[in-house]
Amino acid sequence: MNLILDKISKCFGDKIVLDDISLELTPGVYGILGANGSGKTTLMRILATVMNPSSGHISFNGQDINDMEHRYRELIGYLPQQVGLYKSFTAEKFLSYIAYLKGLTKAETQDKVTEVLDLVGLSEQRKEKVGKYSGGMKRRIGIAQALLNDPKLLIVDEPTAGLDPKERIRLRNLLSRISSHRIVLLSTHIVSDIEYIAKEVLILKEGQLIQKDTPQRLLNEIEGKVWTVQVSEGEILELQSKYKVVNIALVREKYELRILSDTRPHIHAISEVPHLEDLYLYHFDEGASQDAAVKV
Ligand SMILES: Nc1ncnc2c1ncn2[C@@H]1O[C@H](COP(=O)(O)OP(=O)(O)OP(=O)(O)O)[C@@H](O)[C@H]1O
Repeated sequence: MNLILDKISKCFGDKIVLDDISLELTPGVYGILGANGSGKTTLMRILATVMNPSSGHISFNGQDINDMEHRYRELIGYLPQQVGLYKSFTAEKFLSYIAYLKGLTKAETQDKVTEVLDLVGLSEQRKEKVGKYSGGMKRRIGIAQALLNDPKLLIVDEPTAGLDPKERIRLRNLLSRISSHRIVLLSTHIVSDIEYIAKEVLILKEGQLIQKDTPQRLLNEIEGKVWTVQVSEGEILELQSKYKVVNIALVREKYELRILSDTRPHIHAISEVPHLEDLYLYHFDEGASQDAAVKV
């Protein structure tokens, strides 16, 4: 199974929002990373057929999705950033209603609703009104509705925004679990959401796909470029003016700076194992030095 994007571009007026994106997706989780406005949502909306590209083609298993029409739509599950939930409906009723809209029969609906509620861990809360659900539960019911038609392509746009760490971990494990026989495309700003579950990471910058690779291979790219050094407060400003300082932590009355640099930034700097967050900041460094948080 594969989904191929061939030179996809999208313009709004004279603004190019997606610029010549070509890639192939196969089953597994793909994490799309990018700063605000880099085109993540636009790409997902195009794949979900909510929006047409300005140019380029998309094919699923060799067939142009425009020729497949509703057959392609039946293969998709889509969770947009904002999902409209019927707040006074119970989870069960909400999912049954969506199943009806997706064309499932009554008999199929009952089994499928039970199955997806179980999958997202909401079986016990099936009789509760979704309006009373926590943020994390709302996201999980959103994923459950997207799974009702057993999609081969699941598109989830920033599903972890606003969730606490426990719910984020729960959600990412859920997405990982269901990805063995489907393509899962997940957009986020939060690197740790995808660091452990993504088969490949796609980095979008100003509408261009600047990276697409396994997390490990991407990390190899910045091997030897991540450093830490302990300095006094007086040295911080100078290092910040010369290098990308991505973190500042107070450690035993010294300041430990995490620095991205091609060369050793300080005589006492120690080379560190890179994390995906370092790679992200390497590409989206605007303001990193100024924003580096002081952790005490
Ligand atoms: N319907 C539209 N008309 C005009 N411009 C648009 C439209 N939709 C998106 N844009 C612009 O396209 C660019 C990319 O937006 P998009 O929402 O795809 O980015 P994003 O990476 O998802 O951002 P975020 O992380 O903030 O959700 C932005 O500059 C946005 O203002």
